[in-house]
Amino acid sequence: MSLAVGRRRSTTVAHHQRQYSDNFLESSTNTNRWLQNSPIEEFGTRLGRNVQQLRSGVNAGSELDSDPSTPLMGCRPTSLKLLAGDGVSPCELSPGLLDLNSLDTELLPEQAFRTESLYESEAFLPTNKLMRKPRGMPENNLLRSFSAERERANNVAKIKVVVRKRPLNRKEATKNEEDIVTIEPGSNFLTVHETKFKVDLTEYEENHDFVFDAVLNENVSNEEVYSETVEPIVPLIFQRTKATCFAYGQTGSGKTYTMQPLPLKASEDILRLIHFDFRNQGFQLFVSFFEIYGGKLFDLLNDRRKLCMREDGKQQVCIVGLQEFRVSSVETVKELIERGSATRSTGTTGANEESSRSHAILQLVIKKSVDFSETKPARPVGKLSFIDLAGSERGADTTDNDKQTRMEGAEINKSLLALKECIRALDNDQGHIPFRGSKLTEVLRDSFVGDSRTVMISCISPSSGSCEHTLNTLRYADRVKSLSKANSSKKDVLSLYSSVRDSSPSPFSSASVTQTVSEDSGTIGPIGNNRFGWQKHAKKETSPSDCMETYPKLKAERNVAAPLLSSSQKPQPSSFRNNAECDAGYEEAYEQKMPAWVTKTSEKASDVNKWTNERHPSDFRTKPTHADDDLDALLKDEEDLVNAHRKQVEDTIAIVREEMDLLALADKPGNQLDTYISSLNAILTQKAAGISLLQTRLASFQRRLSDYSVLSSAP
Ligand SMILES: Nc1ncnc2c1ncn2[C@@H]1O[C@H](COP(=O)(O)OP(=O)(O)OP(=O)(O)O)[C@@H](O)[C@H]1O
Repeated sequence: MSLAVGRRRSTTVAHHQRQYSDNFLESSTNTNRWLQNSPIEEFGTRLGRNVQQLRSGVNAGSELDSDPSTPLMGCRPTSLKLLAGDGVSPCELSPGLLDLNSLDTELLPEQAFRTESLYESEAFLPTNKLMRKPRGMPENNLLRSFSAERERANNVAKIKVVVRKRPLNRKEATKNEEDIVTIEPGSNFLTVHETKFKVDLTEYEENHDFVFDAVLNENVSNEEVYSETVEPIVPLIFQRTKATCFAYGQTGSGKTYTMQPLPLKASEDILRLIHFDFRNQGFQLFVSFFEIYGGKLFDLLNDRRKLCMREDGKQQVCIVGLQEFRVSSVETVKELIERGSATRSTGTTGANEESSRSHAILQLVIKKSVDFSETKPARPVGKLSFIDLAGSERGADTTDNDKQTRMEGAEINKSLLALKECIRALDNDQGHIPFRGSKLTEVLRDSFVGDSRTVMISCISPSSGSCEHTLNTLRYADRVKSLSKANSSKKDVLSLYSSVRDSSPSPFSSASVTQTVSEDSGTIGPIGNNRFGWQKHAKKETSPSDCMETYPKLKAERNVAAPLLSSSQKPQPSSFRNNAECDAGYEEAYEQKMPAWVTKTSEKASDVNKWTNERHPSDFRTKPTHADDDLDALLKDEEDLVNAHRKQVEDTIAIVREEMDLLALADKPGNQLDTYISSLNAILTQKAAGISLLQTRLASFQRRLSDYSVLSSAP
């Protein structure tokens, strides 16, 4: 089969051949974007080297002799050769066909796995007859490698959020659209410079800062994207972890461009681990590829055969009828990915000539044969899913679209909203997570519960014309980020702070409490990468010194003209992200979160520093502990807290508006809107309750202040 395959629209949609990107300034004309323009090409050398390596592995060990289950290009899966001459088709052999009653729907039970688990192998290795020492690898190396894996597993955050900015494309450049996203090289924050107009039509710029686990600019290659995102989690899927990597972003922002190369690179690493590091341990790799289009599932490796999703007794999601292929070479994976991608549903939107109109899910499943024989089906150990989400659209963008495209947009937005709802529910630690809101969330369920890892890559366009979209994407990403392990640990520190603070009998206690936080943050240590290269971003956010440094640096970098703002337009001090984070203890003390994203205007650098200095926890230590100063500081904090929550309510209202805009596209707006609006109303009520609680506390502090004044003035 020719390598030059584009994605094509499903049978239910008019066919479009993807117009490969001559509209990109950097990209060369090509017919196959993801083989030529995409990282696969740049990855080619490495791939070739590894294929060679794997081939030499084949010769070294009989296990890798040609894999008869490997589908040949152009062959229908059903006509594939039988596996190992045992008369069983790959589909039959693979319990991964996800029969409802199949064992495949469960990962190996803890107990069963324990005897062979990588985690436990250190203890079991000398006595476990099943555990063979891999050739060419000294035992102590193996032990070291296992304990390193274990250590790494503990280090890798549960959710990692990475933002990738694409370059301006030709269309945007022709329209003289500006690049409004600045990313300081090597940093993990970005700024969106939004142009706004005052009532008198004077232009001014509003800057929005965001901090993520990693921020990748337009010069970053797909190879680097892989290293930053998926590479660290590959070893974990040998340890019973379910990992998911998904791309989110507006249509045309580069999701497919980013996602397509990742599975191939991951398979390469997985196969390397299977054939070398974990040699002769019975691990096998299986590939499946399906899409969710119009709320239905289709097998992209089996002629778009319709699939059913079911839940088994253990609430594991099973996809009945999904074809899985056992693979043992990177080339086979590549062929499968090409075949699936060519079958995927695409269409044209205003923003992207060949837009993905479906969510595509490619799964790499690691299985382990229980007794090292082919007689019993291998059992799943871990799973790595790649999800290329369809692009989000706003109602306003779809005016030119035909009915079909609008219907698709409605379905896509519905599932993205459901995803948002799940994230929100998880964010609020709600017992019930509405996974059933859409097929997409049902599939993603694994990613959020249990021993899982999730990497979200938010793709953004840099152009001024996409500013609103970009901000929405970044806000969405920020919400997901708040679920991360690192953030939870921050929460723990802060709740400790909260309890100490609340139980403090005297206003003076603020000084010592502040110190507690400061010490805590001190123990967190400097920003850096863990052994997997994952940035410990939350530590950055809670580090007061970072807060002091970051903003002026950013400001100096950007050097934007100071806009003229009226005092009413000036931001609340607490709306500065880093500074708010510095003082997050106060906000978090009440378990009311600050809006995850914050807005600031360029003119306020001096105020920021002033604000930072005023609120820096260490100030409470260094300043003389004058009681009135402390009380004033406390009162100010309380006032700021109230303001912060007011801002949060305003932000929530903004989200409601945005989501209503999305919902306006939905198929049956009536039902959904009612439910959704009531859930949003509940959120608003909750926020309002938070504000009133804070106002009560403020009043109480004021009373204490006046009591204290009376006492101190008494003779
Ligand atoms: N980082 C990048 N560098 C160069 N070109 C890019 C980059 N990201 C995206 N592109 C180009 O932008 C165009 C749109 O990208 P892509 O199809 O990946 O967007 P998408 O987000 O998947 O859109 P949709 O959601 O509509 O499917 C393609 O022509 C692609 O080659």
